[in-house]
Amino acid sequence: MTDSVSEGEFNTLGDYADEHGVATPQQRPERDDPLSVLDEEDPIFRDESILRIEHIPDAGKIVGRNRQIEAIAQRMKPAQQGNSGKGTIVLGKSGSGKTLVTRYVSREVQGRAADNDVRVGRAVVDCRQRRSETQAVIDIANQLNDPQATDISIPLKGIATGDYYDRLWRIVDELYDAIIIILDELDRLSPQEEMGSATRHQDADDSQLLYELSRAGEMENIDAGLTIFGISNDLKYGDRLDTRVESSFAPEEEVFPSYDANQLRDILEKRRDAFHDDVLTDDVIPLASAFSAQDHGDARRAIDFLRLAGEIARDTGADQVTENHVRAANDDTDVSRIQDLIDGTPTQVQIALTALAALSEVTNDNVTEFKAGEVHSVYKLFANDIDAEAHTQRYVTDLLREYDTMKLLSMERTGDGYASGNALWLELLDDPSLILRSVGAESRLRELRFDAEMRQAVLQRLSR
Ligand SMILES: Nc1ncnc2c1ncn2[C@@H]1O[C@H](COP(=O)(O)OP(=O)(O)OP(=O)(O)O)[C@@H](O)[C@H]1O
Repeated sequence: MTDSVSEGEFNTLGDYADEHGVATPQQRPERDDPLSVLDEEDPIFRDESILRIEHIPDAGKIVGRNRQIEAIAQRMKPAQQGNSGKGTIVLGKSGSGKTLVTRYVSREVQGRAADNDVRVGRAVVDCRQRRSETQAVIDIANQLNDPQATDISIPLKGIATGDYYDRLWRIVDELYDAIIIILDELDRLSPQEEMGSATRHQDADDSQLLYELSRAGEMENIDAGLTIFGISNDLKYGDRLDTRVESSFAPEEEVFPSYDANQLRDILEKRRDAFHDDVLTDDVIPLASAFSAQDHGDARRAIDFLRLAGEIARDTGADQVTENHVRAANDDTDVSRIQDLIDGTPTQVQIALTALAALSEVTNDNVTEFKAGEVHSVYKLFANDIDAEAHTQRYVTDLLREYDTMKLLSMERTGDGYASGNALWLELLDDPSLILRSVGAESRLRELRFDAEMRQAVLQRLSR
């Protein structure tokens, strides 16, 4: 048995969370005139908007995507002459540059076409915010419409979906030689989990939308050229299109690989201008890119780190952004990620998760796998401490399985032939301290005793 108990002077889990808390160091002193902030130049950022997600960098600042830019330009090129392009689905993990590249190329096509007096219209729909076929069509129509020129109105409600399509096609024919429609996060229009089945139904909003849009081209409902792009994080999205859509939309897939640490570093270097000269210390960009490379090379996350680290530096009155600010930003995002996962789970689940995290923490990660019996024993200890009902071991492991805690822990049954026989083993997949901080930061478990005596008691529950 290990005999090390983690150090620290704290009485409750709430104290632990505060002490190990997100490293938002010392706040700056209060100002006599709080509005004086409006008259001052930002001490850290020269232009924070460069670090916003919607910011489209210049061509020279798009890193490692030449092949994808070329492929997408090929597909959109017919629009430049007022013709229809091929249907395309752009796939790749989050933050791999799908939206950026698609928007960037479509903007270029529109600009070059305009130079030759070809009128190209562009609509980019964020399907996460629309959530229905009708809402998406309304959005497309609004983006393409110029009510003064067409005299066509798009009411927010009150007309049938088919009428919205009719108005959309009238707008297109009046105003454009070709249109490019980009449906970002297309799978979110009818999320798989809400469909309740592995195979998509042809009435699902995304299928319906793709079908209606692509058929308009086929049926010659419009004279203008039509190019449709769908974007999704789900690499298998194409497999889920039903055959009816498959035949009218007939998309080709363009897959965006994730970035490696060097590419992420390059992406961040090219946004240095967001900061005043000499504000970023040397470690900041390498560390922010290393953290996000661990997380499937997400450029959005890398840029967020940099922005957050700058904000933490500014809010704490520092005049430079340092490695510590990046670590604080990393902590901050990790704790929020875990809080999102456990938010809304019953107290019983949180007690069980805390029991597993406490076991990992008090053994200083020397032991990582724990028997369900050991976890249950600590769970009972904790439940008693906060006057919650203590359930059976079976009930507790079922709860952990039922709630989506499986991203945080793994469960494996072994029949290893040792004296322990057939046992269920639990292992935490995240840093135990992060779980303890997330739970201790805001939940009923804040009051859980977590002093040296309790930590010793946890350690004694190890049955080996
Ligand atoms: N190659 C790149 N060079 C410069 N900046 C990039 C690059 N790729 C992505 N970015 C930036 O990273 C952020 C996320 O990129 P983008 O939104 O295009 O990702 P995505 O693949 O569409 O992700 P999601 O599917 O989550 O929307 C944006 O701010 C974008 O400008």
